[in-house]
Amino acid sequence: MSASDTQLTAPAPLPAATILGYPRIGPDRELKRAVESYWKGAATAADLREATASLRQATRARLVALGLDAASAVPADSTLYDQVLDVTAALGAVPARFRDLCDEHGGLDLDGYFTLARGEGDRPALEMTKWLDSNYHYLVPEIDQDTPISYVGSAAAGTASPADQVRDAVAAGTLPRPVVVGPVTYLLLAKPSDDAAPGFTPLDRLGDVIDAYGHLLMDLHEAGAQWVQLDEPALASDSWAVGRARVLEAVRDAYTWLGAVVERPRLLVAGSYGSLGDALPVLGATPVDAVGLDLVAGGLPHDQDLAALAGKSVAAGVVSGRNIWRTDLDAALTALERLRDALPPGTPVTVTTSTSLLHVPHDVERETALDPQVRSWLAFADQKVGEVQVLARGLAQGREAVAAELAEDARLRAERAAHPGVSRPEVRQAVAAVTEADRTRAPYAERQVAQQARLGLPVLPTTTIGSFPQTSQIRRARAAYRRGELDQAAYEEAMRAEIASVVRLQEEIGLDVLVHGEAERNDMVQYFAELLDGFATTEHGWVQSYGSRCTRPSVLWGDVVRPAPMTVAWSSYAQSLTDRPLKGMLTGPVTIMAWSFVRDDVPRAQVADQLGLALRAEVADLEAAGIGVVQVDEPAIRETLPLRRADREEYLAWSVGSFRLATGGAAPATQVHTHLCYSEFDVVIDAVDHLDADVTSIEASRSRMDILPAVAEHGFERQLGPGVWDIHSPRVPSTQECVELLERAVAALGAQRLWANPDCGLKTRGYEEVQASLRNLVQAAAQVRAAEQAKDF
Ligand SMILES: Nc1nc2c(c(=O)[nH]1)N[C@@H](CNc1ccc(C(=O)N[C@@H](CCC(=O)N[C@@H](CCC(=O)N[C@@H](CCC(=O)O)C(=O)O)C(=O)O)C(=O)O)cc1)CN2
Ligand code: MET
Ligand SMILES: [Zn+2]
Repeated sequence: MSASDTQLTAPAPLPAATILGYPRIGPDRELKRAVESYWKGAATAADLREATASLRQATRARLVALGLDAASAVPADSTLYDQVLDVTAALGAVPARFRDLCDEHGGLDLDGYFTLARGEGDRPALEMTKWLDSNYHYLVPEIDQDTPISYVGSAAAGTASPADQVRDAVAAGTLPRPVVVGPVTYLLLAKPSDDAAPGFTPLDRLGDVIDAYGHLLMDLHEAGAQWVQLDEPALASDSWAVGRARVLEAVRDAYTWLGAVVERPRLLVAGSYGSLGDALPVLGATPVDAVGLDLVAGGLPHDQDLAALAGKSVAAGVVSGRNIWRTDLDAALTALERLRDALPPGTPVTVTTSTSLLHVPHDVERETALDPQVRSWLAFADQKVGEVQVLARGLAQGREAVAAELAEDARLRAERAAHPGVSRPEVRQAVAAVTEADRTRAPYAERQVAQQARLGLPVLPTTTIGSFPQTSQIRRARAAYRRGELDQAAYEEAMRAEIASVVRLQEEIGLDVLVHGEAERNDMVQYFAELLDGFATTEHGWVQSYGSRCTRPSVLWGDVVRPAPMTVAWSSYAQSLTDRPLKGMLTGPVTIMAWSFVRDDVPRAQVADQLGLALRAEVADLEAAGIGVVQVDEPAIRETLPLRRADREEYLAWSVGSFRLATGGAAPATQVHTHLCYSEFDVVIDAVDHLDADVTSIEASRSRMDILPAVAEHGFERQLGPGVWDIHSPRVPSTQECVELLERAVAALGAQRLWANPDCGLKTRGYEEVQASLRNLVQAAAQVRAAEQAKDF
């Protein structure tokens, strides 16, 4: 099929089954390998273009082979780094510090594009923040009154624009449906640049953005696209600073205008990550052609809102894009039937996913090491592509047409419920026996005295957040161990050698509280999942976290039991090498849940407390082994905060409660730390206060300590380690920079309860930067400490 053929025929309706998006990383992390070799200089731009074009081709072929309609059911949603950055590039909305990288039309070439993503020299990258309530990170647009905004599209050379993706695909025989972040979400996810006028909000630029999207639609039309999907997940949140009324007005304006573009593909506006709520009737009154509903995270909309969708199609997201459980086919069909009954008669319903499948791995069939029974309960992206088609058939032809699939699903569901690991009476009883006292430590004042007597730390103590560089040597050793080429004793010896060198380095640099460096951990969550009962881990289940970085989320399918201590041998080995306090390092219950695929058959509060109890036992074992400082990381506590305010209180109650359960057994003289990052700390400050940790380290260097006055105002009274080194960038901060940040922190909070530390762990950094930066950090702390002590005399 060529582009001109498709323009001659009438536009086809939205196919009966589709997905909102597909993993972009490739089944064997082809994208990661291609971009990382380009960054290293081992591949040329042409190599990269060829590798990504062939990945896109393979993806389309796979989706067609799995049964999706070659006309408009296959999404074109590939990106070299991030879909929000792609819009920034397509609009030429480049922050001032990068503008010299643009050509005369505002287009970025390949290197310019990556420079926005990764920074360069003294040019910091765009900020990374969590996408909705997920562990995917997008690059935050920076917009002000003067930001250039116009459609540069394909002029953004080298970074296959949506229209280029369509052209490539059409030439190869598929007509995909381009997927682009919608204009309202784009601006809601943006932040005002440093040059923004007082009172400016990115949404003030909606007119320009709509105009640019109008040109984007025309370009897509010209490329032959019959449908385009504009994603508007931001509408699921009611917490944007501009207020809901302004958001709804933006939706009305954007889609009234875009609907009026004459030469455009049909428009599918997809809500996801929750319900559209009152944005649904607003969209219903615009000339868009189809609306996507997330029926997994959101419920069925009100009848009167559905009645207002006359003349449109509806894409019903009944297959979760967020988890890996098989869809309950019976329940999904019921939801689809009720939806169809509530819609104006004859409204076409397309069966789809609740979000893009970017959050789930490719194919569960490849997980041959997984317990076959557990595997049979799971659906990764490719299996979900099958599910939307089964459901579409069931909806169109009636349940009899899919009777075999319904019966098989019911059988597997019953088998899962009956599995002995799914419900372990001793675990349920232990959770039921938890009391408020278990979640409560001695008063902070008493703890503080006991800890100071034990640890004898100076003012402004220095520490790190836990991990040291995960060198390729460490990863190679682990890969060899996994393949059986290195035996357990040799692997453990290699890790101990690494730990010894990390301890020596910290002593030499002069840090006050040391860490063992986490060399033995493949990931801060997967490591624990591999040691706890109730989890399964995958071999190939990679999911993009940001850019080229991936994780393999574990599957939490059963009741959680800790068969044996998980970290004690490593931590006590490290402690045996030094007289300085060594910090034990655990990942907290909320973060273990957030970064795993969590069972959907019991309330999350139950799972959190099971994890809390397992970690509580680990804390006790660390204490018994003589470890006096224990850090329990909760970087995800902000990320999974519900998007709707009304749901937050309940979430915070169980999440904070599970952390307190994990740490509540610690003796007064044991110093409990916690760590948060990517966090917009101010939003959760009250909850963090309730965690009742003795010391909290947070990310603060990029925002130059801006949040500390809010911390002071809140009355947060325990110790705080605001990061003074942005570890997301390879830049080495100078001593002077660290001094300035520490002085700002001292001015806001006083020196007595401050720590000096980096923003986050050092696993993605190299040793050269780490050594230089830590020396500067320790030196800066010494200077500020001396200045404070001089004041006292
Ligand atoms: N789960 C999770 N979410 C998180 C974070 C986190 O640490 N964990 N941190 C924040 C930022 N996100 C991040 C996510 C991933 C990585 C990261 O570094 N990922 C690594 C993989 C880490 C890993 O699983 N490593 C394994 C497997 C490594 C690997 O790829 N091995 C090679 C072979 C090894 C070699 O020869 O080099 C292979 O299997 O092919 C190990 O060390 O054992 C990567 O993409 O490269 C960093 C930050 C927020 N969310
Ligand atoms: N202890 C962990 C580390 O240093 C905390 C990371 S938070 C994403 O890597
Ligand atoms: Zn962190």
